[in-house]
Amino acid sequence: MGRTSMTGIPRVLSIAGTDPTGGAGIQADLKSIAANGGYGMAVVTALVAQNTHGVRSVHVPPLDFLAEQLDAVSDDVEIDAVKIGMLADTGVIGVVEAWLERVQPPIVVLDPVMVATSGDRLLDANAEAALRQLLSRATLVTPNIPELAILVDEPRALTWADALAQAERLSERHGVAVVAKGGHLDGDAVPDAVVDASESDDDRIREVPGTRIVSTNTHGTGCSLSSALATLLPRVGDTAEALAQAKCWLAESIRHGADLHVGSGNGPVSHFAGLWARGGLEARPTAADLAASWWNDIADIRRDIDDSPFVRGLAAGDLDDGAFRWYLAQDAIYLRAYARVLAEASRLAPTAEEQAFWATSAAGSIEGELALHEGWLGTETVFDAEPSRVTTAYLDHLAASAFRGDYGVLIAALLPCFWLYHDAGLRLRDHAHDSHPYRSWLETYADPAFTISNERAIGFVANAAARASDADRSAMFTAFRASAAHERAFFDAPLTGDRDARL
Ligand SMILES: Nc1ncnc2c1ncn2[C@@H]1O[C@H](COP(=O)(O)OP(=O)(O)OP(=O)(O)O)[C@@H](O)[C@H]1O
Ligand SMILES: Cc1ncc(CO)c(N)n1
Repeated sequence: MGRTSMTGIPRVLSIAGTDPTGGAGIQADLKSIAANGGYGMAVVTALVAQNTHGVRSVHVPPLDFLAEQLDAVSDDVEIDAVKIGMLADTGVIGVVEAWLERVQPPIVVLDPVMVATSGDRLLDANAEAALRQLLSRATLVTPNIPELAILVDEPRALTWADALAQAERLSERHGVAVVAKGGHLDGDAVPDAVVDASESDDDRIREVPGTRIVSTNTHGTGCSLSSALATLLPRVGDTAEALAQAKCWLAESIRHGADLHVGSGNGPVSHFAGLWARGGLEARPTAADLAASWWNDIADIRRDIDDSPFVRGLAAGDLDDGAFRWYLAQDAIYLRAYARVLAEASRLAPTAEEQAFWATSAAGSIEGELALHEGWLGTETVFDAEPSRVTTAYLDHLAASAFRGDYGVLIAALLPCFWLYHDAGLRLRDHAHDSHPYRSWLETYADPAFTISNERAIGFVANAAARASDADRSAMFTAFRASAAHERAFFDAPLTGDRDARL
């Protein structure tokens, strides 16, 4: 067995029979391949009417059609590993053998399926010799104890030592590595082992110990193990290591089989139980999708801001000068505190890039925007005002977001100040003309440098949201929308009773 390993997603083909209840055969194989990180493909050798109690009947499609399925895959797809399960009869074995001969897949795991867990035969008795013939084409063969006995033509092993000795003879005789499986032994131990007669003494038998899980959900464990091995081998390279990983995954899947409540006989294993438990069910929107949906989810606030008398007055140039100056004084108070919160985002930032961005924004909001305000109000009087109730509420929200210590929530709370101003700025710029009274203000927020800052801020927030858990993402959005609502109130305040409201 080659020890090279691939880094991509292994493309694994299962050639096997079906189980309409989904626990064994091709249905189990596809789940095992996916659960172990591979891309699963399937060629059906036989349609089996079976359930968790047993096999009712088997339909073997015409051999030509089997060959067509195999060719359809190999003519198009590069195959990294093949898992072979139920082969039904001599004709089927012949077609698969000829295809293997021609295509030469790099890894072939052969599960010599003869008898189902229920005791029903899945291989024509005349076909046993043909199946032995196929062994030398495999990289790895995975017989259970009864199948091992048939393949070496000896009585069934009663002890693990006997099973290993039979596996060694099988390996020697056919020049193939064998996985001996302890599932059919009595007792608490369920050892498996890679037995390879071509290896030197110490490496001939490499055992992976296991403890029996008390469960009737063992239907399809053989199918699941062999397809997991076919998926892991291209990546892991070492057969015993792949077996250890597959066995660990299978034990977890057997342990959760009963949760599925599938059938009243020997139920299936829960192939994705581990993935589900470790968060595999969470759908992850992209950063771009999140940015678009957050923007959409504050459409009502954006509309209110556009329609507010203050913004309309700014655009038309007929805004009351006193209201504008009052707004600027409040905004100066806001900007100094906002800059401190930006500095806190810099302190919490996980990357140097973000750390620098928020620190630069903190400096910019004092040096750039405040300078604009001083231009209007004069250096002496710019901080003379008392914060209004609306200003205080917004700053309290930002301070609370910072105090939580959660970087994602904090930068989500900071974002509307970039995004809403940039958005309004783009539309207000069109109203700026030489004699417009608020021209310098209108142009500040449509500045190309501000466009870049805004895009970077959106990117950092959206990426943090895409990485976050559902709960953390939802807390981020709540902080974002709250800030957007505070921005709306901030624009409303200069022309309403809030202007005079004090704490
Ligand atoms: N009760 C159990 N607890 C833990 N592991 C088990 C249990 N039963 C089977 N296994 C494991 O499942 C894998 C398949 O083993 P087994 O010998 O049962 O194969 P099989 O008979 O080919 O399976 P199938 O039920 O699909 O015919 C092995 O890795 C084995 O160790
Ligand atoms: C199709 C099919 N393959 C293998 C097994 C062995 O479990 C089964 N029950 N059904």
